[in-house]
Amino acid sequence: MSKRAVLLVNLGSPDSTSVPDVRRYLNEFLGDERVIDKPRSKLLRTILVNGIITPFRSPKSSKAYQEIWTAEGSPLVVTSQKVREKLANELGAEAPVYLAMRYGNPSIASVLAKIVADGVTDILLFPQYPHYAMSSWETVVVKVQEEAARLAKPLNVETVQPFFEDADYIEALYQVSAPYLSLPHDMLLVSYHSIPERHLREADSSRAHCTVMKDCCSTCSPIHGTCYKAQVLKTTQAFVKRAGISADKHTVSFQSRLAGEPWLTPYTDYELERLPKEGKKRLLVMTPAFVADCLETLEEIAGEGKEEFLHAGGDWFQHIPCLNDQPPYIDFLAGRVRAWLGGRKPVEIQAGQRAQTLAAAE
Ligand SMILES: C=CC1=C(C)c2cc3[nH]c(cc4nc(cc5[nH]c(cc1n2)c(C)c5CCC(=O)O)C(CCC(=O)O)=C4C)c(C)c3C=C
Ligand SMILES: [Fe+2]
Ligand SMILES: [Fe+2]
Repeated sequence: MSKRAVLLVNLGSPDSTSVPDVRRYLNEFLGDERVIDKPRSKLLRTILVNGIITPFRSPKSSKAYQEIWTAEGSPLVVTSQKVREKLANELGAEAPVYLAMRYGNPSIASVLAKIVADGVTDILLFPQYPHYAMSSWETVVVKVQEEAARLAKPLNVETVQPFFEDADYIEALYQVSAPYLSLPHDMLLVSYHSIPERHLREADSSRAHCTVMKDCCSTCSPIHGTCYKAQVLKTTQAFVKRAGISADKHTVSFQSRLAGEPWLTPYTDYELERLPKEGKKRLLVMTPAFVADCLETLEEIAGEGKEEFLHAGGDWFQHIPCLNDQPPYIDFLAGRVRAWLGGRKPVEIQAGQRAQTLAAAE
């Protein structure tokens, strides 16, 4: 007898804002070879991450987490738990819903163990990322496959694809944003998490398209199945079309970069300085790469970003909250799950295909 269930996976947060907990979390997160992938040697990467990056970063990150932490815990984790509960209520007896985090707790291994102990034979893995990036969507998919292979009992895993231009997702974004879009503003800044530019080229199995061809992201190419930049631009286009926002009223930028190499541009902090100088004094900011509000949206955008913008001469700044546990997002998730329960196969990108292609090329 088969028994089906849903597994939501998001990024995860430290267990607390203490420096040791933040450091443990950052060691796990940045120790992931799909997040910090250079140098190639695992030993050198461990020295770089555990010996240099996290000792310096943890105290700063701990302070940032203190700014957003609530009595219930990390906003990302707490909101994800609420999403799980609401989706489970919506689905009722149709399918149980589980939640795991790629880093920190509850870990993917512990939740998969519970899933099989509950007699589940088939899961729909729903990475909580609208866009493909090897450092977000792919690492979740690979980790679940690795941990599922270690289980004593077989578990069949099917995976929801990045949903960056799914009409229901765009509609959910629109429904949640609409009350803010009606506020008087000069510009909508659509800010996405940045990634190293190099990751675009590494995800391009042709090695001849991403950042190599002129206007690569605006051409139609199968490579865009694994192109983060092309996908975020498609989300933006679909959203502004749905919301009726003209080209001169919105702009895209990329936030949260590490030093050392070029990341996707334009950088959000530069845009926050530039816009008031060009007379865009009233600014709305939305962050569709994140389905739940988290450190990146609450501290970096709604906190620091607002201060930067006002300091640069802006008059008014409003961050549009993420989808969080709002009904339109729960409806979107439920719709995708019901399609699967009804027999539709989520077409799978071969996770790990990029890594295998690279290994073969070496
Ligand atoms: C939305 C998708 C995300 C991608 C792609 C992504 C890539 C990426 N991130 C880092 C480094 C850090 N990210 C941090 C926080 C963070 N990142 C995402 C999402 C993506 N990251 C989220 C949702 C969060 C917030 C987590 C939370 O607990 O609220 C952090 C930690 C905070 C800090 O110290 O600044 C780091 C570090 C890299 C290097 C990367 C791609 C290579
Ligand atoms: Fe990140
Ligand atoms: Fe591209």
